[in-house]
Amino acid sequence: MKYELSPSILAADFNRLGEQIKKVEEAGTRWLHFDVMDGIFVPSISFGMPVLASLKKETSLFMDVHLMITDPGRYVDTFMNNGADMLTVHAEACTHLDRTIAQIKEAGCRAGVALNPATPVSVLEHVLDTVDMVLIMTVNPGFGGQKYIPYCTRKVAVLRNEFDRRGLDTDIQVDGGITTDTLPEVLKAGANIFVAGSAVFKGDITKNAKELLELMEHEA
Ligand SMILES: O=C(CO)[C@@H](O)[C@H](O)COP(=O)(O)O
Ligand SMILES: [Fe+2]
Repeated sequence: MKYELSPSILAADFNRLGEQIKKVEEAGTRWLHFDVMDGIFVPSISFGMPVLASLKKETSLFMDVHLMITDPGRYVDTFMNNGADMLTVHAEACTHLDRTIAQIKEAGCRAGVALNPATPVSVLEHVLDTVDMVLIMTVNPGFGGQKYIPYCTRKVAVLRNEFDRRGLDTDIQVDGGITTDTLPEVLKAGANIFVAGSAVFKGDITKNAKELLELMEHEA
């Protein structure tokens, strides 16, 4: 199983975005998490295609795009053409989840499906074999800097068991409140892709990213 840290730029200083991304890349990360919020599916509004396109020109990091938007199928091709490598949509935001997953894969992107904390893993029963990654939200989506919701660890364990039962080693991503304190527990439960915003970009970015990477490799 491969392990990745995906720093969320939502917590970055946008005045120094390029410089801060360079720091996480030099620290050894390979992924970058890009949170898109539409003010409808979640209360806040973040950033979109032009920002993604301009980052893509400057970095070779794997662009992990988390779409917190209603009816994300409308934007699959646009995000893909602007540099997304992975497109993760919320099950709760898709009227036709099966169709949207197929659309992402046909566009040539890796397909992820996200679940809010209160949504049970069982809603994915019939599509689990078709996705490249499941994102278990460990906070309610919409804002950075929130506290990890402890019951989500159990959801990760249930999902990892189900993948094992099916003979799949599909990626499980966790997002929200991931720190040096919460990462070991959720890694043991079966997560292998860790999104971290505040824990990377607040304070000494190089030191933060290295600490999380070392912990991830040590616990794996
Ligand atoms: O998707 C989201 C929030 O909705 C995240 O990706 C946050 O950006 C994570 O921030 P921290 O909880 O790590 O500060
Ligand atoms: Fe996210």
